[in-house]
Amino acid sequence: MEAIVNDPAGAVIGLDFDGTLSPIVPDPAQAVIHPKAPGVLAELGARVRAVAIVTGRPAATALELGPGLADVPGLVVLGHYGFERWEDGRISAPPPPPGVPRAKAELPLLLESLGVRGVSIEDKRRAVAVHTRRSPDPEGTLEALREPLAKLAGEHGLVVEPGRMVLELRPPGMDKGQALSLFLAERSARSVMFVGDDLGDLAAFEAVRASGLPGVTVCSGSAEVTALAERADIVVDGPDGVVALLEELVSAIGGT
Ligand SMILES: O=P(O)(O)OC[C@H]1O[C@H](O[C@H]2O[C@H](CO)[C@@H](O)[C@H](O)[C@H]2O)[C@H](O)[C@@H](O)[C@@H]1O
Repeated sequence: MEAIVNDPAGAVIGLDFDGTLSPIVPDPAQAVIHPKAPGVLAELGARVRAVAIVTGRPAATALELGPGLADVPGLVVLGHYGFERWEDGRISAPPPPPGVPRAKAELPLLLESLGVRGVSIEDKRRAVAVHTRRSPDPEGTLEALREPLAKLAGEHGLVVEPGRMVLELRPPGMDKGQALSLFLAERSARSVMFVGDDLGDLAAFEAVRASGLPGVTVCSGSAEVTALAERADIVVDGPDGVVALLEELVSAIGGT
């Protein structure tokens, strides 16, 4: 943290979206960014080398659920675990993987055959996510789905990304760690902070360590995921705690 405060012009600040900037809610479509997050990120964006949101969401969805984010100076959104990039109002991405619509088409029958209830499907075009948070037994249902979804993913050239009451079928070849490493190199970062809450953020934590830069990893803590807190330098209390930490950082850096 000291390196960031002493030399903010060289700092890259990476943040996850759901569970970090946006509180977890039962319905993914109803998620909304913490009301103070766009403001504090704008303050930060004006002071550091770059602010990047690295998320499993499509970049456009993160921006829709985060009104005000598009005004954060220099913001880059690396969506779909880094496959997609939003910057200056433009999105760039490789063509959507053909395995995703095929797997999605098979999902309803598979879920019916397994007899699982209260499960919802989120079509993200470049990936398809199966959510169990609103099922009568979210954890049990998640466990019951692990193997069949891994098989389905394999049949269509996809991998399963596990998350908070969600299993996502997505293309292989990119993760938040690779996305962050590439971004750090691109921006010639001299220090780095990454803030996350979920298993998919572990790769970004590893990228912080592997970068060899002065770096700090921050966990947006929850009772649901403990693996991240165990590996973080700092643990804060969910998105409220993340916003408070970012406010402290802005104030420690001082005026622009
Ligand atoms: O990388 P992230 O920004 O953390 O995105 C990961 C997944 O987040 C979303 O699901 C999670 O948040 C939902 C809304 O709070 C919650 O209902 C769900 O249980 C969580 O898993 C999103 O829906 C997924 O597409 C993202 O991949």
